[in-house]
Amino acid sequence: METKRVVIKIGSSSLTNKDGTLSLKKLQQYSEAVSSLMDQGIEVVLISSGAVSAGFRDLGYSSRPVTVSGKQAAAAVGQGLLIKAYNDFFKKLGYVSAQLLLTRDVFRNEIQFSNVYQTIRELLKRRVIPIINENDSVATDELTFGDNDMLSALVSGLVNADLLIILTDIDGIYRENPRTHPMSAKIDYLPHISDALINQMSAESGSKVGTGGMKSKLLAAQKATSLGVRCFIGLAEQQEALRLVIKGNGTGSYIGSEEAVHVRKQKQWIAFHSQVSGRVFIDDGAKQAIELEGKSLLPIGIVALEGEFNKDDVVEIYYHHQLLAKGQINYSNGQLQQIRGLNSHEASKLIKGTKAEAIHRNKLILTTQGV
Ligand SMILES: Nc1ncnc2c1ncn2[C@@H]1O[C@H](COP(=O)(O)OP(=O)(O)O)[C@@H](O)[C@H]1O
Ligand SMILES: N[C@@H](CCC(=O)OP(=O)(O)O)C(=O)O
Repeated sequence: METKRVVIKIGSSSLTNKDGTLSLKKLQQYSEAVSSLMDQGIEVVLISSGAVSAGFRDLGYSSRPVTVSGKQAAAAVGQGLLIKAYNDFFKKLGYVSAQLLLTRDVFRNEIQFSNVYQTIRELLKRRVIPIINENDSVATDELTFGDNDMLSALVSGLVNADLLIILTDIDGIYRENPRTHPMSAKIDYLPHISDALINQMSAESGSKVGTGGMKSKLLAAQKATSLGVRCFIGLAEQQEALRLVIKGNGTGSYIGSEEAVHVRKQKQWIAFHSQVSGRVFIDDGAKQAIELEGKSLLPIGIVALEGEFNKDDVVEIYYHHQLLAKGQINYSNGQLQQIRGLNSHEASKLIKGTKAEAIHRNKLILTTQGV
């Protein structure tokens, strides 16, 4: 399969000098490597860390701050410097770049989620390079993506990328952290990432500047592959190295298969970002219809409801105690209470002008699809 659109995440560890400050030389190398992909006609979305590294010195810290407020203030100083450096390098290379700063709540809001998609699509259409970072200065613990690894996975799903490239300071995934276990074996390819593997991974960073270590990269790769996006984790500073990554010969580890199917944008939002407002419990026939036949959920198959919800809210679909799916509902709980167990004809007599389905199949995602 031809690789036409990639999301590239560059971690702090790949962009910094030994003293933790931003390395303009490294930033220039990555900008050149990205430009060479653009020259080949490949669309690139960049997820770049580095705001804290770029800002802490000007803020008056001698080393990278460790407090949340210190990092947030450093990011506020550094993000402008980071994006200016990228803009300048890309301009010299003949490209325009753009900045998007995102927080977790942007993804939770269906309209904002969609707006992010529209903006990136328009930028890519115009051959502009979107450069995305978390909006660190306003993010709170509840709102953060955890780190930019997860942000890059969610963006790769949103834009239906052919490949998510997570660039870091190590040449791939090892069974154990090679900094502490030098004899550890490298994993070249993983068809998928199991929870067991994630649990045994270290969250330790190799440097003082990185966040999350290999664990957060594997969590991100697991999310990306569940959204139908293949992943690469490893090294690629130079142009040629990045080209090799695209060809499948990069210095690192590959995850997922080319046959993976992208998940539709609306289903991604329902599955991974929406807030659940209630539960519907369904009977055997409805279970069979949604699970095995890929059908919509009709009111006739609903046996009970829980919670208060409105039309277009997201609810969980249960069969007894088993969570089967999530979906965006066409009725409020009050309306659904009146028509549950009824066929479409009977239901339409009670509630005029509404849809036959309680949840349309295009707005329903099964747990087996990674909810
Ligand atoms: N099993 C592992 N395989 C490879 N690297 C690991 C592993 N466990 C922990 N690490 C550490 O993860 C580091 C990369 O993560 P991190 O420092 O957060 O980078 P980044 O800034 O690119 O996000 C490596 O330098 C390495 O020390
Ligand atoms: N958003 C922060 C970096 C957060 C982060 O995830 O860092 P890293 O693990 O190095 O990719 C910054 O720009 O400094």
